[in-house]
Amino acid sequence: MAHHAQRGEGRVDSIFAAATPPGRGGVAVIRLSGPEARAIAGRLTGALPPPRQAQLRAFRDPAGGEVLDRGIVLLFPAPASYTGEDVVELQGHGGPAVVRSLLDALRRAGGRLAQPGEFTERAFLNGRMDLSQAEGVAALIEADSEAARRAAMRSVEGAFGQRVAELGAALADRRARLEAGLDFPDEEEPAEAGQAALADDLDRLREQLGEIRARAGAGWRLSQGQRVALVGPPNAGKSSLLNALTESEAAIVAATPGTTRDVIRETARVAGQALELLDTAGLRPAAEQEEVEREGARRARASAEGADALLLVVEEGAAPGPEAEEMALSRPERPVLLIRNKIDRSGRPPGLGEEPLGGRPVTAAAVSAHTGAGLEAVREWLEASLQAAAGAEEPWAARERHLEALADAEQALGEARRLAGDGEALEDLVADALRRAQQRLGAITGAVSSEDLLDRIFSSFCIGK
Ligand SMILES: Nc1nc2c(c(=O)[nH]1)N(C=O)[C@@H](CNc1ccc(C(=O)N[C@@H](CCC(=O)O)C(=O)O)cc1)CN2
Ligand SMILES: Nc1nc2c(ncn2[C@@H]2O[C@H](COP(=O)(O)OP(=O)(O)OP(=O)(O)O)[C@@H](O)[C@H]2O)c(=O)[nH]1
Ligand SMILES: [Mg+2]
Repeated sequence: MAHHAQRGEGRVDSIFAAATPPGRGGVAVIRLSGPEARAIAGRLTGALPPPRQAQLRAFRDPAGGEVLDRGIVLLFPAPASYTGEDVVELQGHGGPAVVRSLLDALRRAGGRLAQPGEFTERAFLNGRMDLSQAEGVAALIEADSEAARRAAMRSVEGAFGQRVAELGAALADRRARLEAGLDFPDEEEPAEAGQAALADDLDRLREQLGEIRARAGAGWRLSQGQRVALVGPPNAGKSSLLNALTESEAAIVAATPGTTRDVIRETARVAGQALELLDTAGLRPAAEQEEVEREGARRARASAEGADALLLVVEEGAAPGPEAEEMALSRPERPVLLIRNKIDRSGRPPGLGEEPLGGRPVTAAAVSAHTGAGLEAVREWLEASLQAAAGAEEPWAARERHLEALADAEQALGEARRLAGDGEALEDLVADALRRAQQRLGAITGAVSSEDLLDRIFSSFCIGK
């Protein structure tokens, strides 16, 4: 496995890659890491500066001596570096040809181009961070909202991994007591006291696991980005609202009903969070639709189905009509905001209220897409309902594999708890379930890992990270 060529062979090769994105920029950073990093970089720069001191050098072709670029060199000696190995940075001019020539020179000087995530993988293998922190680094790079950045930073700083490790240790502890037979001293005295204590402990551990799951689940949802669909009858002003809320001209607006046929997607920023807003074709009774309109309605339905929240748009005094109403109520737990648009025509003041829709109360907003009146209230509603949907207060950036591991651990603990409540002293089985839960938690921090798992995780990182 190329990705792990350095392991188990007694020889660690030295890797390099551009840490800055491809393209043009002021400065490009190229990193090298490994036992030969100093020697390889030195073939381009001559003598390296003292540790952690930036100095200007000519970057020369190691063969011919041509000056390829002139830039800054930085040395981070092992183990106090990002990877825990010797790290050298070349900070050159940020042009594609410059970067290509430097990478080529480093290859000829004896380095190997790094695989995606290989620097961070080495940081993990050298004990600089646990797996959840390494994955937090990837989440930090992917973060495009304030909320996602915060969740990623919590994971990078180790909050997620630490809580998981603590719970894992508590499980190990509990298992050790069970296996030592401390809870159920065989003879006489009814085992009941020990059994009750075990059940209590398991309840407490499950509660802790529940908290971890909630915060990781919320962080995962945050990374998924939320989708909100604008639905309603033709001509209500859905496209005008999409444009107003996204401050764009993404959707065509016209006085003719049936203007929008395809689904239009545009990013709206609400409370520092990016959400995808979908404008859809107006819905009216199928009997009145022509062919293109029917296809538009089909697409509208398909996108509305997957949306996390709906904005049901109508003209101020009008009813949504049965088609739009049915769509709005198709998933009872999903937030719906009824928008009464075009209040500039009646002079009604903007604001939020409550109205019945299909027999249940929903929040209604009086707005004008034209003047912008009431749109702030719509944004606030979106913020509140999507936050409620995401759940926890302080999410931790997490990936699907973390949620799977937590769900498995929860299942194993649930089983342990059932066994403990059964009234029989099934210590072995309980201990077994605890061990399984512990194993699954260990996969999150990397206390338990395999080459396969590491490959899967780090190959999704960017090159140079
Ligand atoms: N130029 C540059 N900027 C960068 C990075 C980098 O590699 N190069 N990073 C790459 O991701 C991030 C910073 N991450 C780093 C983490 C640890 C160490 C490091 O040398 N740690 C030592 C010393 C700590 C200290 O002096 O306080 C250590 O922890 O022992 C360096 C960078 C973001 N900015
Ligand atoms: N006075 C007033 N007119 C509006 C407002 N919002 C939209 N309109 C007008 O209503 C008409 C329809 O607007 P659109 O945004 O295209 O409506 P739509 O719901 O996307 O329509 P379809 O795509 O046909 O379903 C256009 O003439 C808009 O200028 C508003 O707040 N006030
Ligand atoms: Mg439209």
